[in-house]
Amino acid sequence: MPGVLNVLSPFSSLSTKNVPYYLLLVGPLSFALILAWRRMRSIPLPPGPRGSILLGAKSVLASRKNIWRQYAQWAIEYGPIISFKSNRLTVIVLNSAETIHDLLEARCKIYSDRPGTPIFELTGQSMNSGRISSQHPHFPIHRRIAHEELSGRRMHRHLPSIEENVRILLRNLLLEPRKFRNHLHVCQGSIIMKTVYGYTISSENDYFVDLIEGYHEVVNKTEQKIGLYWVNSYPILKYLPRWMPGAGFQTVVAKSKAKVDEVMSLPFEWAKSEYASGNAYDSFVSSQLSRREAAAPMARSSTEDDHILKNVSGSMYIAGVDTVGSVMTTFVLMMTLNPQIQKIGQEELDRVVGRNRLPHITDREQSPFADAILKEVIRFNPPGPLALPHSVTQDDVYQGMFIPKGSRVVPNVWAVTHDDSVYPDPMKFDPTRSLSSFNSKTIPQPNPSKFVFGFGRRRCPGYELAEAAIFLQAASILLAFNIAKDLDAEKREVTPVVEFTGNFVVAPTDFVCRIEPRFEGVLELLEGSA
Ligand code: HEM
Repeated sequence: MPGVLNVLSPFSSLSTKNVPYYLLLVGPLSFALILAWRRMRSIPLPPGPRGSILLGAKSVLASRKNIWRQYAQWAIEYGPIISFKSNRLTVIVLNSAETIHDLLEARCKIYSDRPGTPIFELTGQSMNSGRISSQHPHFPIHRRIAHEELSGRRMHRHLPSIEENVRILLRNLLLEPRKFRNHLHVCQGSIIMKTVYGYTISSENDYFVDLIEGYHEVVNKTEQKIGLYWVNSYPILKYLPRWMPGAGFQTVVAKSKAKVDEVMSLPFEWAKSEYASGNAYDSFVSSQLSRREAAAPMARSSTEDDHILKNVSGSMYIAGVDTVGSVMTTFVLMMTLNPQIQKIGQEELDRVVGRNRLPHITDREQSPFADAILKEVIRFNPPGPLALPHSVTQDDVYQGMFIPKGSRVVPNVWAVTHDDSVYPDPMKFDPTRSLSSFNSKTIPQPNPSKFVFGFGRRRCPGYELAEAAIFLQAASILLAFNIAKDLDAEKREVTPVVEFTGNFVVAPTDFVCRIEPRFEGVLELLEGSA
């Protein structure tokens, strides 16, 4: 019989004597694991509206407009942490500073992934810094590079070029004030292109700007339609050939992919050739190339190194232009609607800066009111009201609620910056919130930057650059211009409506205002600061 058994099974000749002792543990261990897993699965999900089909449709509908308000509304009914199903995915929405801190910061080790979205993989966008999985070996390298280039003293080397772009912005506002929105957008693009590639934008019809704006449009369109692509819920569909009915997304994919490849490569190759020529601006890319050369002088640049640097640098325009643009447009809207607040800010800058130069970053500390206006702008309209979704890499339990691995975890930043227990009367634009000196009886309310730039290992790496660029632009505009309501044909004031639009990044809907120089000699001031 032993012989027969040997033929039937390779393990049959093993007696328990020969089995390594740890193999004996496999059975009980798997059993214990299964029990633990089943126990975890029996823990309830966070409360929330139920019914995946209903909600799937509901969330798509709601996502068209102000879904963050809808989530905040549900939080009143269900509590600060809510869950629902959307297209087979569990969505967990965190509506309070506490839940966001407890999960995205205190447990950032497991809450720093991004939800895998097949449409982004197919269009070549999944290796962007904002989308790359926290499990990917390139992720820590992305974070390190961005940190090296955009924070602390290293960021300060870009201040002169930001100031130069601010001066151009003010000149444009002086010449064509009605096109203020366009000027603000061009200014953000110029700042990023210089910082990242060392490239100076020469005109509105600049080749690289057109290229990147085209890409920008592609990304925005994909994001807007994300819930409508079935391939995101059923990844198997990615194998459908283009000619099959229902494979319309494949055409979008092919076009987008070509655009993404182009936009990642061309400015990067330009920056590399500038570096090779020996007279490149100390940009994000050239600085990294030089570090690489210093670390291994004889090494030829590897394709992988280039791939990483290309993806990190290519992520910055998408991440940094609309966000800062949104803050600046909201600033103009708020100044149009709040002349008294504007006046206090202007008088402070007259005292601190005077009228013979434009503000520098060192003036920020001496200008608490101007700084408080900007804090209130980002609290009032956080450019990313839902930041970017995180994803959790293992099953978790929080306050007796089950959070399944792979859930999409959405921090509702808008709900936090409009929580009336933290920011009383949240719909009021009131810069004195952050100033104890203005109301000695109250403790200053928390700095909204803590929430607006994201959380844990995914916190925005560009926030120092963003805050510097915002201060320099806003303080210079306050110093040089008056912003006021426009007048209609009968000379009556036109009050803009406070409304915001957008998907991931929101900005005020179109509005008009008057932007006029505050004193004679503004043009000379701009020339003088050149
Ligand atoms: C007011 C301006 C800005 C705001 C409000 C903002 C906000 C954010 C937020 C909420 C996130 C997601 C954080 C998270 O998932 O927890 C983010 C990510 C990111 N931001 Fe910003 N940002 C701004 C400007 C910038 C600028 C100027 C740059 C670059 C120069 C930049 C680069 C990035 C990058 C690369 C990421 C992805 C980080 C990652 O996923 O690891 N941002 N930002």
